[in-house]
Amino acid sequence: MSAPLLDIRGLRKSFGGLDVVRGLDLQVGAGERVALIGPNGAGKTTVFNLINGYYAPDTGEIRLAGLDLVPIAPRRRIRHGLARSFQNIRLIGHLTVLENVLLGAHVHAGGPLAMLLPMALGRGRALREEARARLAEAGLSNHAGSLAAGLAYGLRKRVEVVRALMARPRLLLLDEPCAGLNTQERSALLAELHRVAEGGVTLLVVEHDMHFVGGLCQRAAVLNFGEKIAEGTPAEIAREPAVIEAYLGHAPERYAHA
Ligand SMILES: Nc1ncnc2c1ncn2[C@@H]1O[C@H](COP(=O)(O)OP(=O)(O)OP(=O)(O)O)[C@@H](O)[C@H]1O
Repeated sequence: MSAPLLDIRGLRKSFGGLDVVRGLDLQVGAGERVALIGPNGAGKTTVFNLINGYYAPDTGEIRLAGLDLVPIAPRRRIRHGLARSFQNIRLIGHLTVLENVLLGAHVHAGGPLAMLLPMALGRGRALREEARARLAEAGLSNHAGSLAAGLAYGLRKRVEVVRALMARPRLLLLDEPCAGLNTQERSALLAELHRVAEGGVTLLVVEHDMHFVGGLCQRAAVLNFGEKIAEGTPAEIAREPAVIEAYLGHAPERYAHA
């Protein structure tokens, strides 16, 4: 791999004496689709929270395109190309789909409020056009004028991805994208994420559904008790004894599609 887009070295985090992330090294190349998997409590969400700045590491480095993210405030990291979808960033129900998508662009505009003004100004109009175009590319144009509250859950997830794209991220963190989706909705989301990746966005995904991971990711890193115990293609890690043991024997059939 040439210089990685995301470069995590020696990352550590403990809470009240509990070592939750224990010296993690993880590299993700530009354009890659990588999964971070592991049993419940392995530390996956904590790693995401360290990347997006919700927590500060005890020690270790997190670099995005060579830039040290650690001293950068969480809300500013998006300007450097880091976006996150699916957790704590729900759509606003009483706004339309288009308005919600537009909110994703506030990082490039004059703040969230400016996004919602019926602007005749060039930049506002251009962003609206971009939002419409991104909805069209995602096959969601029909829903642009609908209130987000009325959308089916699977559609909401796809709109959340489109909204994240408005910030023009280089790296998109996806936290359990499949949670709560039925099979059909998962397929639609999988197709959308492939499209997003083809557009040049690098994906790092925490996901329990190994069928989905096998369908999306070229590589997976496995965490257990805060340590990386395996890394490889989804099919490779499915055969790794340490991984099977970490999942207490539940892994093989769930990996079968990988
Ligand atoms: N803010 C916190 N304070 C104390 N302990 C925490 C905090 N955040 C996480 N932990 C602990 O760190 C451990 C790892 O949690 P984390 O949520 O990162 O795991 P996970 O791999 O994402 O699990 P899951 O798959 O269940 O979401 C758990 O034991 C959890 O209780």
